[in-house]
Amino acid sequence: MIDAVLVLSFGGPERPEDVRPFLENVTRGRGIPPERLDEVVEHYLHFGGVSPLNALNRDIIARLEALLAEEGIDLPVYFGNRNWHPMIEDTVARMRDDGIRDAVVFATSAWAGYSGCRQYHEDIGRARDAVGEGAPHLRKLRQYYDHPLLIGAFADAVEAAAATLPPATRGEARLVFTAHSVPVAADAAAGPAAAGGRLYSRQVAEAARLIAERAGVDEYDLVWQSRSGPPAVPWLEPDIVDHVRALHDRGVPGVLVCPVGFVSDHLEVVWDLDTEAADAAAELGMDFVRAATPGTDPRFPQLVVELLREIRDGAPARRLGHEPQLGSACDGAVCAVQCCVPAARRPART
Ligand SMILES: CC1=C(CCC(=O)O)c2cc3nc(cc4[nH]c(cc5[nH]c(cc1n2)c(C)c5CCC(=O)O)c(CCC(=O)O)c4C)C(CCC(=O)O)=C3C
Ligand SMILES: [Fe+2]
Repeated sequence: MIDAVLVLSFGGPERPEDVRPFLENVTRGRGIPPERLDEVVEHYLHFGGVSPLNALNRDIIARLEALLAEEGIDLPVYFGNRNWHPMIEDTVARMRDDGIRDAVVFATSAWAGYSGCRQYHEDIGRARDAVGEGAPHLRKLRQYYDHPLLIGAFADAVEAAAATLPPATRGEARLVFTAHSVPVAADAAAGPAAAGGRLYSRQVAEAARLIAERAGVDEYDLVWQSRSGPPAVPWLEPDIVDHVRALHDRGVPGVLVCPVGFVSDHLEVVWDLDTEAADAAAELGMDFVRAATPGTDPRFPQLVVELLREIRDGAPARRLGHEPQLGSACDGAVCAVQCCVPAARRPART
């Protein structure tokens, strides 16, 4: 019997002195060059050392609690993160102390892939190990990249943003979807080996197509953002800022960016898009607007409740796309054999 919901997210610092330790948690053992970290520290300090992410997640949780109450579903909602407080280990200990036995876990990433899916299973397993005796069972809810409630929220946000472009050039502005870049090798390993790989970028591409379709836009691009890692390691490209310049070279007068890869306006959205990409567009004299992320839309807590009902009541899984979609497993188990294997653990090729 399901007795709680755990909202599991990435975590972000909420004061300047927490920025470094947070970034050390994020990048431990991930081979991110120190120069890149110094740069990212500056991005956070630009916003007073406060990531918007935790507050946005608390807001999602408040609206989820209200919706559960409205629907007569009597379940407490907990909040835990991978990289910053409240840390998942502490939250799961508290759940055990509260007598929770069997919770579902909603992760704030819609996607397949190591960062967006498998690493959340690892977080769950690590937290249960840390708590030990009496740790609740934790079942992660599935990937939801093509759920009609998510696609609908994004599509309406695209239409709302388009309406703010100057009427004279609105029709010529380019719709550009962007998601977090990952190493090409990580994308190649995303999904179960049997599904043919690249499941992260395939799901992102499918979501972009579904959103464009619903927003009535025929032509669009899909690009990537926020790459880290050493320059010699290939990551998914092109980058959003380079792409804005390329569009300008082709005579495109404006750009409408939809951050399809993100649930909330966290630091990558407010820095890499609203600051860097917007500044690049302004310098080139291009119009720039950004569609809202779906986390603040009333459909977002509804989505969580629907995913919960799939597990609790056997409700049908609503989806619009066709790519393989996994993500649900218990107590830190992987979704499938060889699913989203992290680069460091793949056997070296000879
Ligand atoms: C696919 C993906 C998502 C989307 C899915 C999901 O939402 O889970 C995502 C989300 C996020 N990424 C975030 C922050 C960071 N990501 C980093 C580094 C990395 N991200 C990666 C991928 C992703 N990241 C990867 C492959 C790395 C390289 C290191 C590694 O292999 O793990 C770094 C290190 C510094 C840097 O180099 O940027 C930071 C600070 C925040 C919080 C922002 C805030 O505080 O508001 C959020 C929501
Ligand atoms: Fe990231």
